[in-house]
Amino acid sequence: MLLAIDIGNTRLKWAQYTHLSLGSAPVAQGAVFLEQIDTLADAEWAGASVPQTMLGCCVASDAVRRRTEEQIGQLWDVEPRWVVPSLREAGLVNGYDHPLRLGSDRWVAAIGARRHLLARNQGPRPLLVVMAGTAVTVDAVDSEGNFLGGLILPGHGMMLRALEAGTAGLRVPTGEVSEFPTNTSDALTSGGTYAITGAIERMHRHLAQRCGMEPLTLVTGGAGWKVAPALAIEHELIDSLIFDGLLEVASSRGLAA
Ligand SMILES: Nc1ncnc2c1ncn2[C@@H]1O[C@H](COP(=O)(O)OP(=O)(O)O)[C@@H](O)[C@H]1O
Ligand SMILES: CC(C)(COP(=O)(O)O)[C@@H](O)C(=O)NCCC(=O)O
Ligand SMILES: [K+]
Repeated sequence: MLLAIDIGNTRLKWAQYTHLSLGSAPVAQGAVFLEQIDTLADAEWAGASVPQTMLGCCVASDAVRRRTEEQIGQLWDVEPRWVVPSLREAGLVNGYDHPLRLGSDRWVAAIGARRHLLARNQGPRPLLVVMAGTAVTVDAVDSEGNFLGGLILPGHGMMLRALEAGTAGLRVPTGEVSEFPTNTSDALTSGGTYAITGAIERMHRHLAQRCGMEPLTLVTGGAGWKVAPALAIEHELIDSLIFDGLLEVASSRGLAA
């Protein structure tokens, strides 16, 4: 049994697998807000199977990671392993100036995306990997598996909170996305949504120009479903991208499920 964990800046997501192959469904899964991490052993994990292996990625603080390890240690005798981005792993080459400084969630999601691409057997193609979580990341991978670089921008919630905090007149309810917003709520909601989809479409253009081929665009993250409807390029929503990447890393490292 493999326990896979993805700790973002808002929520910890976890899943348990008995097989590492792509498409194998988790036997159990869940998510908690970071404030609730200390309840995992007594609540969500109380009835879970004993994991033989644990592999995760964490972009939250060291304190959050330690508290997670404490919860694991309360229940199981398993060594916590966290993916640290390296120069190359599972067929991907890290083009970041300082490879270690790339967010491990971005690295793992790109590995998961590459795995999806290769599983389709449709030949080489660049990849655009979009993660809409607390922040939004838009990452480019070329047809050979080189991570070329990517964008980081605030997530929708963070944009709205920044606007609310920095102005007197922008404290309004959530609105609708529209092309020509005629009220403050719609103007804010549409502004945030199009800031995100505009950045994605821009990176799509950069990558298509760089590689001479349209990339396969994969969207993931807790807010992916909100971004997708306004995205004007062809794309697919794959909620499990980080877990697919963790399974691929586990498999390429010869870890047991
Ligand atoms: N039920 C939900 N609970 C929490 N966040 C949600 C939910 N539905 C959508 N979201 C959106 O997803 C974002 C968090 O996504 P997530 O992938 O968990 O982020 P992170 O990986 O940064 O922790 C929130 O900022 C919010 O916009
Ligand atoms: C960009 C991020 C904050 C995204 O975090 P998330 O929205 O998934 O919580 C995270 O990947 C991170 O801290 N990255 C390190 C810096 C970098 O990737 O350049
Ligand atoms: K994340």
